[in-house]
Amino acid sequence: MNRPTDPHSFTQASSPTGTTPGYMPGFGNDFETEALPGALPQGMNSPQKCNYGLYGEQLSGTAFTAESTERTWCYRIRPSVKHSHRYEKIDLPYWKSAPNVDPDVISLGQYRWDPVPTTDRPLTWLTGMRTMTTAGDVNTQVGMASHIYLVTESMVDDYFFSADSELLVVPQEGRLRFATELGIIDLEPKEIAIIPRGLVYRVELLDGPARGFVCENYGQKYELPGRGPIGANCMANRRDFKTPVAAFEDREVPSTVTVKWCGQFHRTGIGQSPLDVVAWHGNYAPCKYDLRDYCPIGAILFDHPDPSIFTVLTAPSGVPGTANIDFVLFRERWMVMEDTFRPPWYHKNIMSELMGNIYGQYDAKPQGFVPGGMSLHNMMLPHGPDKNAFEGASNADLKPEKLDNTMSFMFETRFPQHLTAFAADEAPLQDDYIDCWSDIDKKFDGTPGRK
Ligand SMILES: O=C(O)Cc1cc(O)ccc1O
Ligand SMILES: [Fe+2]
Repeated sequence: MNRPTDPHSFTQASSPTGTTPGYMPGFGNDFETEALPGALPQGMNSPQKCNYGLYGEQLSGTAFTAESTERTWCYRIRPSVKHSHRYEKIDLPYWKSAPNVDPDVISLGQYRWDPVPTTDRPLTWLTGMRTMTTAGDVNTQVGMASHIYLVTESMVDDYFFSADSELLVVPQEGRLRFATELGIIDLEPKEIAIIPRGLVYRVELLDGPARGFVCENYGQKYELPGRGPIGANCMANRRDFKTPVAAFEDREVPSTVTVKWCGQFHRTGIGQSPLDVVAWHGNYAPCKYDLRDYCPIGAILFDHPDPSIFTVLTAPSGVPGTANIDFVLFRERWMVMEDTFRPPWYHKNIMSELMGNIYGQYDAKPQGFVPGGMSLHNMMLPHGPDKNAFEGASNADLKPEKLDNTMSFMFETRFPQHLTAFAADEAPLQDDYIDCWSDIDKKFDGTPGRK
């Protein structure tokens, strides 16, 4: 394993929290941060000459005239265009983009996978990305892909950006460092990160091999869901999101930049590290969030509400309330509902549900859905508690009970998800998954009364 860069080798802005790397609190704020004093122009964006001989450059994450605009002004040692030479197409055969409908693969069904085993093979963030499902169309900026990553090697003098997507990263094992143009994010299990479309970065391992999940969002950016009658607090609170302070390196070494663009990958060589943004201001930036900060709201008398109450982030699709992607978190919480079947109910959903287990046991599937594992309950296909969960919950003594040691999530999309050949043939698919419902017995015998 290559050693991660010492964050002290970057010149970093001071941080309000005094940590290294440093972060600024807030979600979608207008941040400003400078790693050298006076590097950030005040009162304007484009002075005739910038301090320190920096170049001003705007990174636009929304259309110039969007209803709510997001952009960041970067002051950097060289403009990005100096970072792009002629591109050569390269193959990353395991990183697929929608549309990717393989005629030999059936996606209609209920699927569950054991964790994809970690490996000794050298795999970076790019070569270790394994697409499980795709939905929508990357060319029209609609839909998503779900991936698992296996990382055993840091990227060295090798950088990446996705023009196709913003990435939501959900680590499950191992710690990663995202050294980005706008600063450094260190990420570990129980945290998530959002890496915006177009942002250049490299990913380094902080310790042993890393595994986790990624939701690649081709559409509109993630935002916090409206809380409705819940009010101004709970669920994910804005201040708990952390955006890195400016950090740059001035290293002139032969390097490569890989770009994901309309589902294809291209690579170019450059003569320096592109992480040379000395100061920036704006509201288009990467961030991380500790899932332990998520404050769940739930039923406190009876019944089991829709899982939308556990939405951490939502990426709109253009149809109000019908998300391109909802990121939903099932974490530790108290179950107190009276006279209620407490686990998820049996259901069919127009939205497609891709789930992953970060740690512990999920209440609807006490066996078989293990940490690092995934499941897919695709559009309108029935699912719900397995036989054991049903019997347990319908006969339980309904005292207040803490669901402890549990953290699973769902990438829920309005679009059907198509399995990749990797998900169908190479990943450890559980062939017997649907048997978990097969011995659910008939209790109806024509006589009234609860059974
Ligand atoms: O299917 C699942 O396990 C996810 C889920 C959880 C829940 O509490 C309600 C509905 C739902 O789809
Ligand atoms: Fe479901």
